[in-house]
Amino acid sequence: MEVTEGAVTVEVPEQEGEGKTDAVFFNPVQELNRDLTVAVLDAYREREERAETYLDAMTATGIRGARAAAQGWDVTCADVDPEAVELAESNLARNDLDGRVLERDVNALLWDEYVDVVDIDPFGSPMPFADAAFANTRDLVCITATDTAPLCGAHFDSGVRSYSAVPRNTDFHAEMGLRILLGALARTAGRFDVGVDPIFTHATSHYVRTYLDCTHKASAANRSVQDAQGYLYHCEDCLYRESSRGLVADPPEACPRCESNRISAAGPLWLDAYVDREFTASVRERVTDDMGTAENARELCTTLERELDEPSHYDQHRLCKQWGVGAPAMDAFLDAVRDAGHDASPAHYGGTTFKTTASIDAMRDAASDLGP
Ligand SMILES: C[S@@+](CC[C@H](N)C(=O)[O-])C[C@H]1O[C@@H](n2cnc3c(N)ncnc32)[C@H](O)[C@@H]1O
Repeated sequence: MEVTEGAVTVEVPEQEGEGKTDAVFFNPVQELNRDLTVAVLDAYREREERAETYLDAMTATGIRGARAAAQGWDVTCADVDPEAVELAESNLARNDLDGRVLERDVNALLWDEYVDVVDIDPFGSPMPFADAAFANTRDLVCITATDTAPLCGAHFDSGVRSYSAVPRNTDFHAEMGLRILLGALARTAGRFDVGVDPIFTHATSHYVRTYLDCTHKASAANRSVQDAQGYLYHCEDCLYRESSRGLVADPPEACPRCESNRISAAGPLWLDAYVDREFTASVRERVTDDMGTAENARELCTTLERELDEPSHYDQHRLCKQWGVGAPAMDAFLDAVRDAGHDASPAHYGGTTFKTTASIDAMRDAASDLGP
């Protein structure tokens, strides 16, 4: 079957069902991820003019590499699956695009050659490919993780094993997953004296996607391994949360709000910002009308540009249920929190999620002014 995304039309096999099948993999739901990749690559090249080479390291049908080649990147597509390699070759050719296509394991390939930008888009966790990516990429590492259950603590043992951290299953699970992933990637990069700045990151449906700008300097690595990391503490009874910076956990003995001792600690995880707002605005400007997800992609960028850097988010419906009140309209609720003197913003995880500097009690007071 033929699929058109942006400037390219590619042949993709029929998929037999969800998840991995024998056919070369193609997931139409990842179109938003791919559209944003193209916009990020465009914005990044404007910022870092020296970036020229793009390795689509797990290429499958070759669609991501083809879209990057159509933008003028010097593209290499790689995959371990010979059928994927054949298909990626024919998809580049049918679009009259140049590019190398290699049947290689990404770990072996990256030990052999440096690239400016690498794209790691595996089934599940990206951690088995992270060493090679950070050791051998000059500028930008683009990474997708689809193992959200381990990342957010729902599959605890697997999360601890894969990410060398303690993830906790909280009511801000999407943000937990995103920050556990970023923390683990930054610690991996640090082993190669590489510091990372996440310039664009989003958690969407079943995956987290991040773009890490690399600085090959021990001082930058120290900053992203130590200063940017810490722990999140969460009261399992009243939803109170707080964080501490640094690699040594410092949890409160009991919840300062309700005195429960059911405080869970998660980390080490990334506590700094996970988007660069100026860069995100330039990504939004590079979303083009020929992209199938243009409207959603622009909306996501706008939300990310406005989202507070608080390390956890709330779900308004969950809070209102806890308070035994009906949920007011989200805009009115956030305005009431702001009118009470606090910062508040929607969060990109879903229509009922938001971030704020207000305490739970301050939010409760603000919401009570809106009526029952
Ligand atoms: C999720 S798919 C990639 C989807 C593709 N990037 C897209 O946007 O449609 C993962 C691909 O990684 C390939 N793969 C798995 N392990 C690999 C490895 N070690 N090196 C290179 N490719 C690998 C698989 O054969 C599969 O084609």
